[in-house]
Amino acid sequence: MSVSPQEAILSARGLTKEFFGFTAVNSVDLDVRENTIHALIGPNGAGKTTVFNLLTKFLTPTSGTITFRGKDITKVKPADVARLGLVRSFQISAVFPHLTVLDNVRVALQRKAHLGTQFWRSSRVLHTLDDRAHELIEAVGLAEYANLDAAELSYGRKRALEIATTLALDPPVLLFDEPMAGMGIEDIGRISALIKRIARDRTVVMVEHNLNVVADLCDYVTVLARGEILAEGDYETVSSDARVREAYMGSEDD
Ligand SMILES: Nc1ncnc2c1ncn2[C@@H]1O[C@H](COP(=O)(O)OP(=O)(O)OP(=O)(O)O)[C@@H](O)[C@H]1O
Repeated sequence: MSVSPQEAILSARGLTKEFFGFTAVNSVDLDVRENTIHALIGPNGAGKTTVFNLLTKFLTPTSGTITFRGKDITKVKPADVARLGLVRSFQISAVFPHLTVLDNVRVALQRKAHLGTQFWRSSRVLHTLDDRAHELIEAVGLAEYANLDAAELSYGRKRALEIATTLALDPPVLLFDEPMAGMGIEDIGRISALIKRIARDRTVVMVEHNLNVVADLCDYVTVLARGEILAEGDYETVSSDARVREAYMGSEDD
């Protein structure tokens, strides 16, 4: 299954990043289709995080282009990309530890109000801030913790709170860098279910090491190795590819 550029909400062409002469990402072409969960996988040092940082504009490519909804965003700043609706999650510091879960989500909703009106979806405009905050907290399974300080939450629930604060921005495209890192099985199950739910009407791009999670969640997988695309397709296709198996051999962390 290949993705035609017309169907793609987010695309890269010839994406290349060199660090002091070392090519970490080499001429990567990527098409992320709308309303799918798209994984970037690959052995250690494959270039996944670099691609992620390029797509979210935290790094500037040495060459190549990135388009979002047909608009060239290669030179657009991260904050402006977020305003367009391409938002990365999991910056733990974005959660205020000494505010309650509810107040953290309220702050995020207020932040969104400052970002301008284009994020608002018409059906949601009618909600008051508090109604919307409770709705988001419920959606990420934190209703019974609404009045607890964020600092008191378990690691997995803190991440669920981060998802809630990211969802408060209502972005059509969400990017996660290793959302399950450091989590136990129970949290992985909860966050997987949550990502599945939020991806019903959004696009999700995630770097993920846990291949069980990728198999369970992702519609499409891009495998990187040594900065280049090694294979693409659904999980079944890429996991049975001999080149992919070979690339993972000797990389025991993966
Ligand atoms: N800022 C940097 N300066 C120099 N080299 C870098 C920099 N960032 C990444 N690299 C190198 O680029 C290559 C790709 O790194 P990257 O972190 O993107 O890989 P990854 O697939 O995310 O790996 P991992 O699974 O280990 O997180 C690695 O060889 C890394 O050492």
